[in-house]
Amino acid sequence: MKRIVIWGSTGSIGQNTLEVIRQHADQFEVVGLAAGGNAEEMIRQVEEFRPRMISMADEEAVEKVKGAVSYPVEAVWGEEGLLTLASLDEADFVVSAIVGSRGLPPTLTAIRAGKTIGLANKETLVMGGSLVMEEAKKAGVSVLPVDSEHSAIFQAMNGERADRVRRIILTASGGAFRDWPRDRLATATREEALNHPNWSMGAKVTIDSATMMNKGLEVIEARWLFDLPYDRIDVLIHPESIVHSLVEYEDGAVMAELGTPDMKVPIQYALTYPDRLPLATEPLDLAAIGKLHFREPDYERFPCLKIAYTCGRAGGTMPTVMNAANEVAVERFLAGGLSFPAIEEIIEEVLSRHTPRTNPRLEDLFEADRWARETAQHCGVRVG
Ligand SMILES: NC(=O)C1=CN([C@@H]2O[C@H](COP(=O)(O)OP(=O)(O)OC[C@H]3O[C@@H](n4cnc5c(N)ncnc54)[C@H](OP(=O)(O)O)[C@@H]3O)[C@@H](O)[C@H]2O)C=CC1
Ligand SMILES: CC(=O)[C@@H](O)[C@H](O)COP(=O)(O)O
Ligand SMILES: [Mn+2]
Repeated sequence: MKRIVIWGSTGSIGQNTLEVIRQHADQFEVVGLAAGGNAEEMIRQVEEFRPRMISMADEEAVEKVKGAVSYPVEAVWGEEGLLTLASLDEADFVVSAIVGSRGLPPTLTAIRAGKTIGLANKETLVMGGSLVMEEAKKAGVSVLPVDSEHSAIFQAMNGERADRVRRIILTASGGAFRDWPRDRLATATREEALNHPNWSMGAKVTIDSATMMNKGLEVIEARWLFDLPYDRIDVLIHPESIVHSLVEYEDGAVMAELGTPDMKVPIQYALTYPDRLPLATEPLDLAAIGKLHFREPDYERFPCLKIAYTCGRAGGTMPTVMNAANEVAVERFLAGGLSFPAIEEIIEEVLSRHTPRTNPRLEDLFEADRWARETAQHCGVRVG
């Protein structure tokens, strides 16, 4: 029996994780759950999965859950609460499915406490990939990918020697605006940007997909998960999201993982690795699909992807600052205060004002993150 903690249990990845666990109640036990403010959903989850401990973003939300459930669940809150849950004695495995750079501190705590990490929260590796992988190596802990592309690469590399990989190719749907001309993007609304062609996901990652910053974050995530240089990490537009990513070996052989878009597959693979279990999913019918399409990304229409490669290659505090500026810009766009192209303008503006640090310590990353957030909040740009 694997004992699981989920951070972000009320969100898209969190709920998919609980569905996987529901299908394999004999294999997995939920011992801890964390969420932000959605007390109603947390109450339902606590009643069904009966974790020993929960954490919510604030005291009010946690009191609401405590007051409504039928047993005395241990309840903590805030950043401290997440850290407590990260080192829960009973837990073997943590699924990190919260959004944004707040995922970094509890991930480091969980690694130091010896928990296996199932990582959906890509911002953790963008902000602190070097330190996270170093800590994981030191603690002898596995950081297993949940992100669909990275899971595909992980599956395609299983059993193969990593030094035989010529390059990896991350596929990208292209997002909501993949066929829009650049000058039309200024008219893009929040609702249009949230209309992902293939995946149903939380708001932040869906907007990241529309700017293609999501693929940029994933390039940096892949650099750390697979320890590959950026010139061996490529991106390919694949509008159907059926081929989830590919690995090209030095003899020219290309391995890929395919399937209908369903996050339960990579989530379950992380939970069961190195084993597999059955899963109720829609089978892939390639004959019915008939054709799959691929093309090069357009770095002029979607500059965020190019920005991410540049920041990734620069290293130091640059990816941290890029990520924080992006988080704030996306929040501002979702709140209705910005045009869609203003997201990339804010990121560029914040990066241009940053004095980068090389070999940053954890405190330097937190300081860079704090500075970038503050700066991005106050960047003056075109209003939507
Ligand atoms: N959705 C997907 O298919 C994919 C997502 N990812 C990545 O996974 C991560 C999660 O994405 P997704 O599930 O879509 O996001 P959602 O927005 O759907 O869910 C976010 C979760 O984080 C919780 N949360 C928010 N604030 C806090 C806080 N302060 N403390 C604890 N929990 C908090 C939310 O709780 P509440 O709702 O209660 O406020 C919610 O449970 C992101 O990094 C994303 O990039 C990667 C690949 C695919
Ligand atoms: C499902 C998943 O892994 C998302 O990160 C997905 O990759 C988003 O789609 P894009 O390919 O449009 O970024
Ligand atoms: Mn992905």
